[in-house]
Amino acid sequence: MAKAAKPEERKTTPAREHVLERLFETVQSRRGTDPTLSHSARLMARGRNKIAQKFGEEAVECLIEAVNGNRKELVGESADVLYHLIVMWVDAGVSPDDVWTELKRREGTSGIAEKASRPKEKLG
Ligand SMILES: N=c1c2ncn([C@@H]3O[C@H](COP(=O)(O)OP(=O)(O)OP(=O)(O)O)[C@@H](O)[C@H]3O)c2ncn1[C@@H]1O[C@H](COP(=O)(O)O)[C@@H](O)[C@H]1O
Repeated sequence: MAKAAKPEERKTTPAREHVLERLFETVQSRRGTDPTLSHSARLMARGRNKIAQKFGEEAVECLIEAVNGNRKELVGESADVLYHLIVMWVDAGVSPDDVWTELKRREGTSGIAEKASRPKEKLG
């Protein structure tokens, strides 16, 4: 039986080999191109409000599938959400690295501890 690789021996995946990184690059390359040939170009040409609206719609469809326990549909809707999130990042000038950096910064910090450390909101 093959031995599991030690953490330091595991092959790390260069960023561009990640499907989300590739999708980001594809969507970015569609910016300003013919909207009759690219859905991403069409969506970005329709403006930020439309992009945000589509992301919101996809997020709602996604949570409906989750609440209804439809695993297969949840997978499909999740892909739609991620695609529309990436269109939103491209439009807003946010890169996947920006988000990965923020996620890495949070690694190891419990959400409970983080919430408890927030300054208390003043009432009234
Ligand atoms: N992952 C996706 C993806 N997911 C969903 N969609 C499209 O998103 C659209 C959602 O349909 P809707 O009717 O909700 O959207 P709409 O036409 O804006 O609707 P209205 O608001 O006008 O009613 C469909 O056309 C889907 O095909 C996607 N279109 C593209 N991608 C990826 O983006 C890449 C680039 O695509 P293009 O920009 O089209 O070249 C592709 O190779 C894919 O990898």
